[in-house]
Amino acid sequence: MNLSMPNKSEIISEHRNVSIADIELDFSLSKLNDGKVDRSLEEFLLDEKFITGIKSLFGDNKLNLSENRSEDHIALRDLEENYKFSIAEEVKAVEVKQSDFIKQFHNDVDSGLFEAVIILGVGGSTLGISLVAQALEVNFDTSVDYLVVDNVDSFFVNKVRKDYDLSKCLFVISSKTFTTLETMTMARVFKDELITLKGSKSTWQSNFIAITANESLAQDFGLEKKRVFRFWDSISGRFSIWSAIGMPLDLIFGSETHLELRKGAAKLDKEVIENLSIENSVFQYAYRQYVNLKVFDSKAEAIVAYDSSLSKLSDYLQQLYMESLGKAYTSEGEQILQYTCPLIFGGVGTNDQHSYFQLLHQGKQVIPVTFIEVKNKKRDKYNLQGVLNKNLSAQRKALFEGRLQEGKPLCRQFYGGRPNVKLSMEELTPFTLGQLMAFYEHVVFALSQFQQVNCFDQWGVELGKELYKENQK
Ligand SMILES: O=P(O)(O)OC[C@H]1O[C@H](O)[C@H](O)[C@@H](O)[C@@H]1O
Repeated sequence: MNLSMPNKSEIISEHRNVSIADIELDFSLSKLNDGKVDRSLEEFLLDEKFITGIKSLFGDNKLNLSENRSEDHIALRDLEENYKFSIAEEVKAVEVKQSDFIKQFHNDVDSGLFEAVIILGVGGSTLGISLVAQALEVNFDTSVDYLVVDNVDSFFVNKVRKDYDLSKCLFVISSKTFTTLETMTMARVFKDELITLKGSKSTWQSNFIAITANESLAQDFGLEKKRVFRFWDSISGRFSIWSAIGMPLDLIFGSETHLELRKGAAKLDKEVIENLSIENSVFQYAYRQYVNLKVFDSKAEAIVAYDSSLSKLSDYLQQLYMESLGKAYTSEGEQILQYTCPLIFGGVGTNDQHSYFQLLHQGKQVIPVTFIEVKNKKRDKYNLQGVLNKNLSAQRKALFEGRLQEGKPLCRQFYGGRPNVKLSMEELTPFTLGQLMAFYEHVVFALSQFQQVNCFDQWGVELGKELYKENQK
């Protein structure tokens, strides 16, 4: 039996620890350029096209060529007004309108008029809310209960009926287009439920608001202008948590908590744009994923958080990566022959160690892993995070170093050579969570710029919607 470790020669592991804002990265067990990759990170950074692409995100731009739109999500968290966006004044006006509503809502909660926020939406209009709300709900104060309804399913109707007094629910229709089948079907269902309950067609409105880029359709639905909150066409769904789509966070946690999230993202933005060099950790992380794709042919990447607060992170990242990068053509219309995006999956450690990790350790395919560690000493009376993080370290070592055992059968041989990265944060707070979300947004954008892919359209998803409509005729 040959006990040599097959992939080891390909690995150049750099013992490097880098950081950006409050995020630390340990790349010591990851693979890097072994000479076969088309371009080095240094070469990308010397390329005017790449640098211009990154800079253009921080101001008015025409990044979304296929839809002839700019992409302005950075403007929504530009709290210090560092960049120049033409929508900046409109953003401020919308925030004032939101803030008036939020204050009134909290008064209504205090006086017992409302007990829950029910968010109706799907994809980018709810994945961010689900991630943040789940991440913060245990350790941060909430003023009301919440439920995310993200499918056409009687399960949700029955759940709302079972858990809440319908007349004390605020239904938030979160939909950029206000045409999404799932969202609009459920909005109509709950509107009907309220009309039946209240016995009057006019009173249902006080239980609804809408967040949309299509204000006229929201008014056609029956909502007054003052109950419709705007976001812009130039904000793509998967980057929209920073727009009014994030407003349910103000309703659930209060505006201070939500503001911290935005401040965290803004801090990350600043550090990205002020360091357009090889030392930039976002580019380093993205470049490793680029190398995984181009050289090591990795079809998938796992992102596993060793903190149950982050149990929705992989769902969120799945859309962010795969809807943004799952395209085999450049924004200029040229074909790309290699993979442009790994299949992103993951969940929570240690749970996942008892599930698909077997394949990560001994499967034929090599799947790079990012381990997310939250040190979390403050709120951890029994040092449970310590147990989680020791597991995390053991898994990293097992994947990378493996273990060869003379005289034992093949099933007991672990060849190692499986690359992984550790991303750590001291504490999970709204501020660091905002950083984490912005970190991954910038990683995905950098990957799009390495490959000249339009990060902001999703024509494949649109086709499904068109075919549904054709079948309806
Ligand atoms: O906000 P909506 O218009 O309802 O869209 C919700 C989601 O629907 C689509 O399927 C898109 O692919 C997503 O990017 C979007 O976030």
